[in-house]
Amino acid sequence: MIDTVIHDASEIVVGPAEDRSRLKQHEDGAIAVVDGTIAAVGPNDAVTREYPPENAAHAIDASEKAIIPGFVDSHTHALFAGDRSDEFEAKLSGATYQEILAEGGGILRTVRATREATDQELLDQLLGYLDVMLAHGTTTVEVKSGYGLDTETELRMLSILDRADREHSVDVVPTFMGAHAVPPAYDSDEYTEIVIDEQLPAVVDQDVAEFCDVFCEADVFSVEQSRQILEAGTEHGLQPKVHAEEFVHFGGAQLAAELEAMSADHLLHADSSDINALDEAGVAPVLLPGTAFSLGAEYADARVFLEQGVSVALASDFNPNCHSPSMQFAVALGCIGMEMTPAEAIMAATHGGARALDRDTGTLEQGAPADLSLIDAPSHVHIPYTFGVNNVEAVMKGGEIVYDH
Ligand SMILES: N=CN[C@@H](CCC(=O)O)C(=O)O
Ligand SMILES: [Zn+2]
Repeated sequence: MIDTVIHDASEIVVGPAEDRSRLKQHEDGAIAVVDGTIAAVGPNDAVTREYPPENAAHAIDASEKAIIPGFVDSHTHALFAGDRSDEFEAKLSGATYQEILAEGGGILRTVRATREATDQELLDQLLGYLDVMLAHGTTTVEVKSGYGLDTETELRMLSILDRADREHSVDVVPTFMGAHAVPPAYDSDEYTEIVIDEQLPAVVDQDVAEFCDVFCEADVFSVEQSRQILEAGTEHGLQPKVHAEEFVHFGGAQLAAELEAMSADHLLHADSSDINALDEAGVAPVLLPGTAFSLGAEYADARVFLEQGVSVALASDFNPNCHSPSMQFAVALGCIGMEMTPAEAIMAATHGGARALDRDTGTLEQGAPADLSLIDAPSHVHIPYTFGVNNVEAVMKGGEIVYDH
Protein backbone atom coordinates (compact mmCIF):
# COMPACT_ATOMS: atom_id res chain seq x y z
CA MET A 1 0.00 0.00 0.00
CA ILE A 2 1.39 3.41 -1.04
CA ASP A 3 0.48 5.99 1.57
CA THR A 4 1.38 9.21 -0.22
CA VAL A 5 2.91 10.30 -3.50
CA ILE A 6 4.08 13.90 -3.80
CA HIS A 7 4.52 14.55 -7.51
CA ASP A 8 5.55 17.21 -10.02
CA ALA A 9 7.57 19.14 -7.42
CA SER A 10 9.62 21.87 -9.03
CA GLU A 11 12.50 20.90 -6.72
CA ILE A 12 13.16 18.22 -4.13
CA VAL A 13 16.06 18.83 -1.75
CA VAL A 14 17.22 15.35 -0.73
CA GLY A 15 20.21 16.22 1.45
CA PRO A 16 23.96 16.75 1.07
CA ALA A 17 25.59 15.41 -2.09
CA GLU A 18 28.54 13.05 -1.65
CA ASP A 19 31.12 15.83 -1.39
CA ARG A 20 28.89 17.49 1.30
CA SER A 21 29.41 20.99 -0.12
CA ARG A 22 26.53 20.73 -2.58
CA LEU A 23 22.90 19.71 -2.36
CA LYS A 24 21.57 16.53 -3.84
CA GLN A 25 18.34 17.66 -5.45
CA HIS A 26 15.88 16.78 -8.21
CA GLU A 27 14.15 19.29 -10.40
CA ASP A 28 10.68 18.04 -11.44
CA GLY A 29 10.77 15.34 -8.80
CA ALA A 30 8.51 13.04 -6.84
CA ILE A 31 8.52 11.25 -3.49
CA ALA A 32 6.67 8.09 -2.49
CA VAL A 33 5.96 7.48 1.20
CA VAL A 34 5.21 4.04 2.59
CA ASP A 35 4.86 3.22 6.30
CA GLY A 36 6.09 6.65 7.36
CA THR A 37 9.38 6.44 5.48
CA ILE A 38 10.65 7.59 2.10
CA ALA A 39 10.14 4.61 -0.24
CA ALA A 40 11.41 6.42 -3.33
CA VAL A 41 12.68 9.85 -4.30
CA GLY A 42 13.88 11.00 -7.70
CA PRO A 43 12.79 12.28 -11.10
CA ASN A 44 9.02 12.57 -11.40
CA ASP A 45 8.68 10.08 -14.29
CA ALA A 46 10.70 7.34 -12.66
CA VAL A 47 9.07 7.60 -9.22
CA THR A 48 5.48 7.91 -10.48
CA ARG A 49 5.98 4.96 -12.85
CA GLU A 50 6.83 2.74 -9.91
CA TYR A 51 4.46 4.47 -7.46
CA PRO A 52 1.48 5.80 -9.48
CA PRO A 53 -0.24 8.67 -7.62
CA GLU A 54 -3.65 7.19 -8.52
CA ASN A 55 -2.79 4.07 -6.50
CA ALA A 56 -1.79 6.04 -3.43
CA ALA A 57 -4.06 6.79 -0.48
CA HIS A 58 -3.00 10.45 -0.84
CA ALA A 59 -1.58 12.23 -3.85
CA ILE A 60 -0.18 15.74 -3.54
CA ASP A 61 0.44 17.88 -6.61
CA ALA A 62 3.53 19.95 -5.78
CA SER A 63 3.72 21.90 -9.04
CA GLU A 64 5.67 25.15 -8.60
CA LYS A 65 6.63 24.06 -5.09
CA ALA A 66 9.81 22.81 -3.45
CA ILE A 67 10.10 19.97 -0.95
CA ILE A 68 12.77 20.10 1.75
CA PRO A 69 13.54 17.85 4.75
CA GLY A 70 11.89 18.98 8.01
CA PHE A 71 14.12 21.37 9.93
CA VAL A 72 16.00 19.83 12.86
CA ASP A 73 16.43 22.61 15.43
CA SER A 74 19.28 21.26 17.54
CA HIS A 75 19.58 24.02 20.15
CA THR A 76 16.70 25.70 22.00
CA HIS A 77 15.65 26.75 25.50
CA ALA A 78 11.97 26.75 24.50
CA LEU A 79 10.53 25.80 27.89
CA PHE A 80 10.32 28.87 30.12
CA ALA A 81 7.92 31.29 31.78
CA GLY A 82 7.97 35.08 32.12
CA ASP A 83 8.61 38.02 29.86
CA ARG A 84 12.01 39.66 29.26
CA SER A 85 10.95 42.16 26.63
CA ASP A 86 12.08 45.00 28.91
CA GLU A 87 15.60 43.54 28.88
CA PHE A 88 15.44 43.62 25.09
CA GLU A 89 14.74 47.35 25.35
CA ALA A 90 17.58 47.80 27.89
CA LYS A 91 19.98 46.03 25.53
CA LEU A 92 18.94 48.36 22.73
CA SER A 93 19.96 51.23 25.01
CA GLY A 94 23.41 49.72 25.63
CA ALA A 95 23.07 47.24 28.55
CA THR A 96 25.03 44.03 27.97
CA TYR A 97 23.84 40.45 28.43
CA GLN A 98 26.38 39.93 31.26
CA GLU A 99 25.38 43.14 33.08
CA ILE A 100 21.75 42.07 33.05
CA LEU A 101 22.70 38.58 34.33
CA ALA A 102 24.96 40.03 37.05
CA GLU A 103 22.03 42.12 38.34
CA GLY A 104 19.87 38.99 38.72
CA GLY A 105 18.13 39.39 35.35
CA GLY A 106 18.52 37.27 32.25
CA ILE A 107 18.57 33.53 32.91
CA LEU A 108 18.12 34.07 36.67
CA ARG A 109 14.94 36.06 36.11
CA THR A 110 13.53 33.34 33.87
CA VAL A 111 14.44 30.83 36.59
CA ARG A 112 12.30 32.70 39.12
CA ALA A 113 9.35 32.86 36.72
CA THR A 114 9.71 29.20 35.72
CA ARG A 115 9.84 28.00 39.33
CA GLU A 116 6.61 29.91 40.03
CA ALA A 117 4.71 28.63 36.97
CA THR A 118 2.54 25.53 37.19
CA ASP A 119 3.29 22.43 35.10
CA GLN A 120 0.18 23.09 33.05
CA GLU A 121 1.17 26.70 32.33
CA LEU A 122 4.64 25.61 31.24
CA LEU A 123 3.32 22.77 29.11
CA ASP A 124 0.67 24.95 27.42
CA GLN A 125 3.21 27.63 26.55
CA LEU A 126 5.63 25.05 25.16
CA LEU A 127 2.92 23.36 23.08
CA GLY A 128 2.07 26.78 21.64
CA TYR A 129 5.70 27.32 20.65
CA LEU A 130 5.86 23.84 19.13
CA ASP A 131 2.81 24.76 17.01
CA VAL A 132 4.69 27.82 15.72
CA MET A 133 7.84 25.80 15.05
CA LEU A 134 5.88 23.15 13.16
CA ALA A 135 4.09 25.78 11.08
CA HIS A 136 7.55 27.09 10.14
CA GLY A 137 8.81 23.67 9.09
CA THR A 138 10.53 22.26 12.19
CA THR A 139 9.85 18.55 12.73
CA THR A 140 12.45 17.79 15.44
CA VAL A 141 13.59 20.14 18.20
CA GLU A 142 16.02 19.83 21.06
CA VAL A 143 14.92 21.63 24.23
CA LYS A 144 17.13 22.16 27.28
CA SER A 145 16.16 22.36 30.93
CA GLY A 146 18.18 24.92 32.87
CA TYR A 147 15.56 27.39 34.09
CA GLY A 148 15.06 25.39 37.29
CA LEU A 149 18.57 25.24 38.74
CA ASP A 150 17.23 23.09 41.59
CA THR A 151 16.55 19.38 41.44
CA GLU A 152 12.79 19.68 41.72
CA THR A 153 12.34 22.25 38.94
CA GLU A 154 14.94 20.68 36.63
CA LEU A 155 13.03 17.38 36.92
CA ARG A 156 9.70 19.14 36.37
CA MET A 157 11.05 20.75 33.22
CA LEU A 158 12.36 17.48 31.82
CA SER A 159 9.08 15.65 32.57
CA ILE A 160 7.16 18.44 30.81
CA LEU A 161 9.42 17.95 27.77
CA ASP A 162 8.55 14.25 27.87
CA ARG A 163 4.81 15.09 27.97
CA ALA A 164 5.18 17.57 25.11
CA ASP A 165 7.02 14.97 23.04
CA ARG A 166 4.13 12.55 23.51
CA GLU A 167 1.40 15.14 22.92
CA HIS A 168 2.84 17.03 19.93
CA SER A 169 3.80 15.84 16.48
CA VAL A 170 7.16 17.64 16.63
CA ASP A 171 9.78 15.30 18.14
CA VAL A 172 11.18 16.85 21.33
CA VAL A 173 14.73 15.83 22.29
CA PRO A 174 15.45 16.54 25.99
CA THR A 175 18.77 17.92 27.28
CA PHE A 176 19.58 18.34 30.97
CA MET A 177 21.22 21.71 31.59
CA GLY A 178 21.31 22.19 35.35
CA ALA A 179 24.62 23.98 34.67
CA HIS A 180 23.01 26.89 32.80
CA ALA A 181 23.79 29.52 35.47
CA VAL A 182 24.86 29.62 39.10
CA PRO A 183 21.89 30.34 41.41
CA PRO A 184 22.57 33.30 43.77
CA ALA A 185 22.59 31.22 46.98
CA TYR A 186 25.75 29.31 45.95
CA ASP A 187 29.24 29.82 44.61
CA SER A 188 30.04 28.02 41.40
CA ASP A 189 32.02 25.19 43.09
CA GLU A 190 29.21 24.47 45.53
CA TYR A 191 26.64 24.51 42.75
CA THR A 192 28.79 22.28 40.50
CA GLU A 193 28.73 19.69 43.29
CA ILE A 194 24.95 19.96 43.54
CA VAL A 195 24.58 19.42 39.79
CA ILE A 196 26.81 16.34 39.95
CA ASP A 197 25.72 14.81 43.24
CA GLU A 198 22.01 15.67 43.36
CA GLN A 199 20.60 16.76 40.01
CA LEU A 200 22.30 14.33 37.63
CA PRO A 201 21.47 11.16 39.60
CA ALA A 202 17.83 12.26 39.92
CA VAL A 203 17.59 13.03 36.19
CA VAL A 204 19.09 9.67 35.31
CA ASP A 205 16.86 7.88 37.80
CA GLN A 206 13.78 9.35 36.08
CA ASP A 207 15.25 8.63 32.63
CA VAL A 208 14.15 12.02 31.27
CA ALA A 209 17.21 13.33 29.40
CA GLU A 210 19.40 12.26 26.54
CA PHE A 211 22.14 14.92 26.60
CA CYS A 212 23.91 16.95 29.29
CA ASP A 213 24.90 20.54 28.48
CA VAL A 214 26.99 23.17 30.31
CA PHE A 215 27.36 26.94 29.83
CA CYS A 216 31.18 26.94 29.77
CA GLU A 217 31.90 30.66 29.87
CA ALA A 218 33.76 33.32 31.88
CA ASP A 219 31.92 34.00 35.17
CA VAL A 220 29.60 31.04 34.67
CA PHE A 221 31.18 27.51 34.68
CA SER A 222 34.94 27.14 34.30
CA VAL A 223 36.46 24.61 31.92
CA GLU A 224 37.33 22.40 34.90
CA GLN A 225 33.81 22.59 36.39
CA SER A 226 32.34 21.94 32.96
CA ARG A 227 34.59 18.91 32.52
CA GLN A 228 33.53 17.49 35.88
CA ILE A 229 29.83 17.92 35.10
CA LEU A 230 30.05 16.51 31.57
CA GLU A 231 32.19 13.55 32.66
CA ALA A 232 29.68 12.75 35.39
CA GLY A 233 26.92 13.00 32.77
CA THR A 234 28.77 10.61 30.49
CA GLU A 235 29.20 8.11 33.34
CA HIS A 236 25.42 8.25 33.73
CA GLY A 237 24.88 7.70 29.99
CA LEU A 238 24.12 11.33 28.97
CA GLN A 239 26.06 12.48 25.93
CA PRO A 240 27.83 15.85 26.38
CA LYS A 241 27.05 19.11 24.65
CA VAL A 242 28.83 22.38 25.38
CA HIS A 243 27.89 26.07 25.14
CA ALA A 244 31.34 27.14 23.98
CA GLU A 245 33.14 30.34 22.99
CA GLU A 246 29.98 32.50 23.05
CA PHE A 247 31.17 35.74 24.65
CA VAL A 248 34.93 35.21 24.92
CA HIS A 249 37.45 32.62 23.80
CA PHE A 250 37.40 30.39 26.89
CA GLY A 251 38.31 26.77 26.11
CA GLY A 252 34.88 25.15 25.77
CA ALA A 253 35.52 24.00 22.20
CA GLN A 254 38.75 22.21 23.14
CA LEU A 255 36.90 20.63 26.06
CA ALA A 256 34.13 19.46 23.71
CA ALA A 257 36.79 17.91 21.47
CA GLU A 258 38.58 16.27 24.39
CA LEU A 259 35.32 14.74 25.63
CA GLU A 260 34.19 13.84 22.09
CA ALA A 261 30.97 15.71 22.80
CA MET A 262 27.93 15.40 20.57
CA SER A 263 28.15 19.10 19.73
CA ALA A 264 29.80 22.40 20.58
CA ASP A 265 27.40 25.31 20.26
CA HIS A 266 27.66 29.09 19.63
CA LEU A 267 31.42 29.23 18.73
CA LEU A 268 31.40 32.98 18.01
CA HIS A 269 34.99 33.20 19.28
CA ALA A 270 36.29 29.81 18.11
CA ASP A 271 39.70 29.94 16.43
CA SER A 272 41.14 27.68 13.75
CA SER A 273 42.74 25.31 16.26
CA ASP A 274 39.31 24.89 17.92
CA ILE A 275 37.78 24.15 14.53
CA ASN A 276 40.42 21.51 13.75
CA ALA A 277 40.04 19.91 17.18
CA LEU A 278 36.25 19.70 16.82
CA ASP A 279 36.58 18.24 13.35
CA GLU A 280 39.15 15.62 14.38
CA ALA A 281 37.04 14.58 17.37
CA GLY A 282 33.85 14.34 15.26
CA VAL A 283 32.03 17.00 17.32
CA ALA A 284 29.17 18.75 15.47
CA PRO A 285 29.61 22.55 15.45
CA VAL A 286 26.22 24.23 16.02
CA LEU A 287 25.99 27.87 14.92
CA LEU A 288 23.22 30.12 16.26
CA PRO A 289 23.00 33.28 14.16
CA GLY A 290 19.79 34.47 15.86
CA THR A 291 21.75 34.95 19.10
CA ALA A 292 24.40 37.13 17.48
CA PHE A 293 21.63 39.03 15.67
CA SER A 294 19.69 39.69 18.86
CA LEU A 295 22.81 40.61 20.86
CA GLY A 296 24.19 42.82 18.10
CA ALA A 297 27.33 40.66 18.25
CA GLU A 298 29.53 39.44 15.45
CA TYR A 299 28.38 36.20 13.87
CA ALA A 300 30.36 32.97 14.18
CA ASP A 301 32.64 32.59 11.18
CA ALA A 302 30.75 29.89 9.29
CA ARG A 303 32.95 30.35 6.21
CA VAL A 304 36.09 29.23 8.07
CA PHE A 305 34.38 25.95 9.02
CA LEU A 306 32.97 25.39 5.55
CA GLU A 307 36.19 26.24 3.70
CA GLN A 308 37.94 23.60 5.82
CA GLY A 309 35.31 21.06 4.77
CA VAL A 310 33.72 20.98 8.23
CA SER A 311 29.92 20.62 8.15
CA VAL A 312 28.01 22.82 10.58
CA ALA A 313 24.52 22.83 12.03
CA LEU A 314 22.30 25.90 12.18
CA ALA A 315 19.81 26.18 15.04
CA SER A 316 17.43 28.83 16.35
CA ASP A 317 18.60 29.07 20.02
CA PHE A 318 15.00 30.07 20.74
CA ASN A 319 15.00 31.43 24.32
CA PRO A 320 13.83 34.60 26.12
CA ASN A 321 16.98 36.39 24.91
CA CYS A 322 16.58 35.28 21.29
CA HIS A 323 12.86 35.11 20.78
CA SER A 324 12.52 33.54 17.34
CA PRO A 325 11.57 29.89 16.96
CA SER A 326 11.78 30.10 13.15
CA MET A 327 14.43 28.01 11.44
CA GLN A 328 13.63 29.87 8.22
CA PHE A 329 14.89 33.01 9.95
CA ALA A 330 18.04 31.15 11.10
CA VAL A 331 18.60 30.09 7.48
CA ALA A 332 18.18 33.68 6.27
CA LEU A 333 20.65 34.94 8.88
CA GLY A 334 23.04 32.11 7.98
CA CYS A 335 23.06 33.46 4.42
CA ILE A 336 22.82 37.20 4.94
CA GLY A 337 24.85 37.43 8.16
CA MET A 338 27.27 34.53 7.83
CA GLU A 339 27.76 34.33 4.07
CA MET A 340 26.52 30.78 3.77
CA THR A 341 24.99 29.79 0.45
CA PRO A 342 21.28 28.91 0.60
CA ALA A 343 22.24 25.28 -0.07
CA GLU A 344 24.75 25.26 2.82
CA ALA A 345 22.26 26.90 5.16
CA ILE A 346 19.44 24.48 4.32
CA MET A 347 21.77 21.48 4.77
CA ALA A 348 22.96 22.89 8.11
CA ALA A 349 19.38 23.39 9.31
CA THR A 350 18.31 19.87 8.38
CA HIS A 351 21.06 17.26 8.00
CA GLY A 352 23.47 19.27 10.22
CA GLY A 353 20.90 19.52 13.03
CA ALA A 354 20.19 15.80 12.83
CA ARG A 355 23.91 15.06 13.21
CA ALA A 356 24.07 17.31 16.29
CA LEU A 357 21.23 15.27 17.82
CA ASP A 358 22.29 11.84 16.57
CA ARG A 359 19.07 11.38 14.58
CA ASP A 360 18.46 9.75 11.17
CA THR A 361 16.09 12.50 10.00
CA GLY A 362 17.05 15.75 8.16
CA THR A 363 17.37 13.99 4.79
CA LEU A 364 14.93 12.67 2.20
CA GLU A 365 17.09 9.74 1.10
CA GLN A 366 15.25 6.48 0.57
CA GLY A 367 14.61 4.82 3.95
CA ALA A 368 14.67 8.08 5.95
CA PRO A 369 11.66 9.11 8.05
CA ALA A 370 9.16 11.04 5.91
CA ASP A 371 9.67 14.34 7.76
CA LEU A 372 9.40 17.13 5.21
CA SER A 373 7.97 20.52 4.29
CA LEU A 374 6.18 21.64 1.19
CA ILE A 375 7.48 25.13 0.36
CA ASP A 376 5.18 27.63 -1.31
CA ALA A 377 7.93 28.66 -3.73
CA PRO A 378 9.78 26.88 -6.53
CA SER A 379 13.15 26.45 -4.82
CA HIS A 380 14.91 26.37 -1.44
CA VAL A 381 16.63 29.66 -2.36
CA HIS A 382 13.35 31.48 -1.73
CA ILE A 383 13.55 30.61 1.98
CA PRO A 384 16.42 33.04 2.75
CA TYR A 385 15.58 35.27 -0.24
CA THR A 386 12.09 36.08 1.02
CA PHE A 387 13.16 36.43 4.66
CA GLY A 388 10.68 37.41 7.34
CA VAL A 389 7.73 35.52 5.91
CA ASN A 390 6.62 31.93 6.35
CA ASN A 391 7.26 29.98 3.15
CA VAL A 392 5.97 26.67 4.52
CA GLU A 393 2.66 25.48 3.12
CA ALA A 394 2.39 22.03 4.69
CA VAL A 395 4.46 19.73 6.89
CA MET A 396 4.65 15.94 6.97
CA LYS A 397 5.98 14.12 10.04
CA GLY A 398 6.50 10.36 9.92
CA GLY A 399 4.41 10.16 6.75
CA GLU A 400 1.38 12.10 8.11
CA ILE A 401 0.45 15.63 7.11
CA VAL A 402 0.51 17.35 10.51
CA TYR A 403 0.31 20.97 9.37
CA ASP A 404 -1.55 22.32 6.35
CA HIS A 405 -1.77 26.05 5.86
N1 LIG B 1 24.05 31.38 26.61
C1 LIG B 1 23.38 30.73 27.40
N2 LIG B 1 22.13 30.30 27.26
C2 LIG B 1 21.22 30.77 26.29
C3 LIG B 1 20.55 32.04 26.70
C4 LIG B 1 19.51 31.78 27.71
C5 LIG B 1 18.83 33.01 28.27
O1 LIG B 1 19.35 34.13 28.15
O2 LIG B 1 17.76 32.82 28.88
C6 LIG B 1 21.83 30.76 24.89
O3 LIG B 1 22.29 29.70 24.50
O4 LIG B 1 21.82 31.76 24.19
ZN1 LIG C 1 21.80 27.82 24.55
